[in-house]
Amino acid sequence: MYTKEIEITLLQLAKDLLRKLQQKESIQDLDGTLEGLRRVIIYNDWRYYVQSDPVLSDYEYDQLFAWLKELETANPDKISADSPTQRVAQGNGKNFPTVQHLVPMLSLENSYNAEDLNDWDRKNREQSKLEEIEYCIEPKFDGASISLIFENDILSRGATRGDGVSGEEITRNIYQISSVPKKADFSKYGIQSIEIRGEVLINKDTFKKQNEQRVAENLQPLANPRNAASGSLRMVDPREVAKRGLDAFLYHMSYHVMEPGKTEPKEITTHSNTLQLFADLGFRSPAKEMKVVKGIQAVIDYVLEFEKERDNLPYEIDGMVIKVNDYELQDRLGMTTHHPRWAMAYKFKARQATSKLRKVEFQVGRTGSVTPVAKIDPVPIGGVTVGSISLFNEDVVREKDLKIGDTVLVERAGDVIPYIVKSLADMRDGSEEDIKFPTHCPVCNDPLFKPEGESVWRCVNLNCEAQVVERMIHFVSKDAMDIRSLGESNVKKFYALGLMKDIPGIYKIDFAKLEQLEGFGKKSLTNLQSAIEQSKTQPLHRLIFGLGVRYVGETTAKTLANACNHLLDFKGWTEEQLLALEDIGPKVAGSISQFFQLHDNIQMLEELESLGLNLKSNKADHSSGGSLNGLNFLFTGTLNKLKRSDAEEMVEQQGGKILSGVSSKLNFLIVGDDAGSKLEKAKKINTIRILSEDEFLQLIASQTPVSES
Ligand SMILES: NC(=O)c1ccc[n+]([C@@H]2O[C@H](COP(=O)([O-])OP(=O)(O)OC[C@H]3O[C@@H](n4cnc5c(N)ncnc54)[C@H](O)[C@@H]3O)[C@@H](O)[C@H]2O)c1
Ligand SMILES: [Zn+2]
Repeated sequence: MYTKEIEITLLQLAKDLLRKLQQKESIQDLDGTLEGLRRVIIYNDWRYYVQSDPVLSDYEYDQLFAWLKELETANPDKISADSPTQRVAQGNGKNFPTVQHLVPMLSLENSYNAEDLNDWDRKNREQSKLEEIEYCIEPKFDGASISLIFENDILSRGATRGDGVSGEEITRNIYQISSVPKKADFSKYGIQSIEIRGEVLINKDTFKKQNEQRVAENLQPLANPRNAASGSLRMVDPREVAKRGLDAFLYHMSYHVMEPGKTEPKEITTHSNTLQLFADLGFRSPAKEMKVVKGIQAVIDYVLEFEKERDNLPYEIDGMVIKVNDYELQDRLGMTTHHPRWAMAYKFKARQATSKLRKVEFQVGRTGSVTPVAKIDPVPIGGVTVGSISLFNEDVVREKDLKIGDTVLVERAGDVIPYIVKSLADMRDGSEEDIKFPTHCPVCNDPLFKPEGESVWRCVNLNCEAQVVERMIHFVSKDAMDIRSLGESNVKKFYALGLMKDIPGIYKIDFAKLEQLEGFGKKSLTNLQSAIEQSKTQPLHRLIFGLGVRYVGETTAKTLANACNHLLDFKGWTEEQLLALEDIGPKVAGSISQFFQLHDNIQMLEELESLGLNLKSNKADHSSGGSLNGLNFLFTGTLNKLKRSDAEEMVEQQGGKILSGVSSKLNFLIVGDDAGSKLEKAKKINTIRILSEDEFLQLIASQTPVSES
C-alpha cells in the first residue's frame, strides 16, 4: 500500500506540520496544508488500524486531526467528501474477506471537559425540544471494535469496523474469545436476527504477563493493550488468536429483525435495557458499570468520579461514552457520516508528556544484561513523577534515534511501565550528543558480549558484583521469597560490608555483627531475622522464581514446581522432558537445563536445603489429603472475605488450577457478589460445581481428598 520511501516522506510531513502547529506559524498555502494534513492522517490511520503499529502518538495524531477540523470549519467550501473528518478511517487489510456492515459503524465525537459536554447537551435539548435528557454513561473501552450478527440465536458472522461501511470478516477469530457466546437466546424475546457491537480487549493482567515475557527477553514491551488487542484479533491463525486471552464487551445494538408477528419487547426500547438484555443472555456488557441519569450535570459528576477508578479496573479505558438513553430520541437526533449525534466520548487526560533526555546510564542486571536507562527531567504523568526510563537495549535506542539533549515524548498507560515513544528530532539545535555504548562492563570491567541475533549486550562474568547483588535483590523480592525487611538498599549495604556474599549468605548473616551497625535497632533486627526464617517455608515455585533462571517467570516457576517432587530432580531431566511441560518452549528449556548442569548452582541449592529451605514440591506435600490436584477453579464477582489473588493462590498451593473462562474443563466456580455472565454460563454446564465464598473456604480447610464430581 505504501512504499518505504512514501512512508518516510509522510512521516517527515507529519513532523513538519506538527512543528508548524507548535510554533503557530501562519499558513501560507491553505490548500497545500489541507492536502498535507489529509494525507498524513490517512497514512497514520492505516498504521494504526491496519498495521496496529502507529508511528505517531495519539496525542500528536489528535492534534493534527483537530487542526484539520478547525481549518475546515473556518473554510467550509474546502471540505472534500474524502476528508478524514467526513468519514471513518480506512481500516481494512488484505488478510480477510471484506463484508458490508448492515448499518455503518461510525466513530465517536470527542469531548475533553465539562464545557464540551454542556455544549452537546444544549444542542440535544434544542433539537429535541426537551428540557432534560436521560443519558446512559458507560466506560469507553480501549480496544478494537467488532460487529457480531446472530441469526436464529446462532453467531453467524463477526467483523471488524474496517472503514465503517465494510469490515474484515473475522468470524473464526471471534470464536476464540471465550466470553462471547456462540449461541444466545434472542428468540426468547422474539428477535430473529440482530447485529450487536462491542469492543475486543485484553485485560490488564493478561497484557502485563505478555509484556513481562517480552521484557524478560529485553524486548520493548507492546505500547498498550489496545494495540495488542487489535493486532491479536486480526491474526491469520485462529489458534494463535486463542492464545492471546482476548475478551469482549458488547455495548450496542445496531440492527434487528423481529420474528413474524412479534412486537418489540421493552428490553430493546432503551439503551440501558439493551445492555441488561445482553448481560442476561450471557454476554459481557457494561450493565454493571453503566449509570442512567437525567441532565448533563449528573453526567459530568459521574465521569469525573469514574475517572478516579480508572486504574482499579481490570481493563483499560480511555474515557467514558455518554449516550442518549431512549432509542426514539436517538433516531430523531441522527448521525453525521463520521459519528452519531446521540453519543459523545469523554476522553480522560492523556498519559503522555514531553521532557528532556539528560543522560543514559547502563545497569547490569542479574543475568548480566546491560540495560540502557534514560534519565530525563522528572515529569508528572498520570499521577506519578517519572525520571528514569528503561530503554531495554541498543536496538531500541537506535530505532528511536535518541540523542542526549533530545526532547522526548514519554507515555505511561495505566500500570504499564513508562517508556519513551520517540524523540522529537525536529526540535534539535545541534548541541545533542550521540549515546555511546560501553564495550566493557561498567561494574567489573570485563569485556561485554552480544550473541549473534540478539540485541542485548552481556557481562558474562558470573562473579560480577552487579549480577551477584541483583540476584540477591531478586531472590528476596516480593514475588519471590518475599523477605520484606531485606530490601534493595539493605542487600547492597550488607554486601558492601561483606556480611552477605551470595544467596545462601542471606541465611548465614552474622546478627551479632549487624547489632554493631548504626541504624539497626533491636526490634528491626528481630523482624529481619524472623522474616528470613519464615521465608524458608515459602512454596517451591517462589524459590524457583527467586533463583532468577533466565526466561523463567512466575508462571514457568509454577509449572516446574508442579512437575517435580524435589527441585534437584531436574538435575536428571533432559531438554525433551522439559519441553513436554506446558508452555515451555526450546529457549526456556535450554536455559533451565543449562542452569541445572552447572555445578555451582547445584552446590548452592544443596547448601540452601541444608540451611533449612524447602526444596520439596507442595504437590508432593499434598499428595495425601486436601489436594486439589487436577481440579480447575474460577472466581467471579466480588469476594467479601478474601482478596481474589489470595484465594487463587490458596487453590494453586493445593495443586488446583485457575482457568480464564467457563468451559466444560471447569470443576468449581466460586461466586462472589454481583456475579454476571460467568455464573449464567456455568449453570448451563452441569458438571460445574458452584460454590459460595464460605463453601470455598470449607473446601480449602477440609483435609479429605476431593474428587471430581
Ligand atoms: N497514533 C495514531 O497514529 C492514531 C491513528 C489513528 C487513530 N488514533 C487514535 O484513535 C482515535 C480515533 O479512533 P476511533 O475513530 O476508533 O475513535 P475513538 O477510539 O476515539 O472512539 C470511537 C470508538 O470507541 C469505541 N468504544 C469503546 N467503548 C465504547 C462504548 N461504550 N460505546 C461506543 N463505542 C465505544 C468504539 O470502538 C468506537 O469505534 C484518535 O483519537 C486517536 O487517539 C491514533
Ligand atoms: Zn560485570
